[in-house]
Amino acid sequence: MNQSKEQRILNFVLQNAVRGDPCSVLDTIDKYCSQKEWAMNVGNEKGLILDKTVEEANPSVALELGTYCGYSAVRIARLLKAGAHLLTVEFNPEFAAIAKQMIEFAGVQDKVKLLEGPSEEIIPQLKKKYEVDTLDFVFLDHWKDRYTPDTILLQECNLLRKGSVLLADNVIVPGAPEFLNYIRNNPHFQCTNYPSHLEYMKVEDAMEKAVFLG
Ligand SMILES: O=C(NCCCCc1cc2ccncc2s1)c1cc(-c2ccc(F)cc2)cc(O)c1O
Ligand SMILES: [Mg+2]
Repeated sequence: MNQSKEQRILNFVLQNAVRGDPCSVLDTIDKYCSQKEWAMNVGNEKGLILDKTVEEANPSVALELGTYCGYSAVRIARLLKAGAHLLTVEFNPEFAAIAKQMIEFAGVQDKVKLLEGPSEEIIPQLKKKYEVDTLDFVFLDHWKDRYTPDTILLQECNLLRKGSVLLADNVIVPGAPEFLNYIRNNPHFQCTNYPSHLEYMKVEDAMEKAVFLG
């Protein structure tokens, strides 16, 4: 039975990237997805915005919603200090299996915990089951209509603290208009918009940063 696009991306990495070298994995995925098959990785242009936001936050505990092939999990994990870790949530078992192999090949598996399931089930388990106190950084890159309910859920579960940084992908394409309206009109968040482009395309997109004020 023929391979999935995600399997083809992983195979291209296994054959062309340098094992244990996260940057080589990222460059190889970007090469494949810009030249052969488009895929919804955050990509290198928005990836640089992600890098700067992670470096500024310097998180001890980070959460990612929407793992996909593991591109942004590798991107985030490579920047984490000793002892820091990333929890990444994927609900699609095929994607999770690909991401697990991608994360291991990049050599960042000791910093990443991949959780399989829908965000609305996983988020309420983070404190007790996954021993999280509060989250220093959250990357939202899953269903765009889950950005708002999951941001509310994070607050209800007391997972945010003064200074927690949220970064949302795709606020223009596919778009998250309801999230932008919610977060920009919420006095508990300080928002910043970062115009960019859709991964591997000349289409406008943007990322939105929201710092929780407590
Ligand atoms: O849908 C996107 N990303 C979410 C996939 C949904 C995966 C989920 C993960 C998860 C985990 C936990 N709970 C629930 C969920 S649901 C997405 C789509 C495009 C795009 C842009 C232009 C196009 F023409 C076509 C697609 C670009 C992007 O950067 C994306 O991130
Ligand atoms: Mg995205």
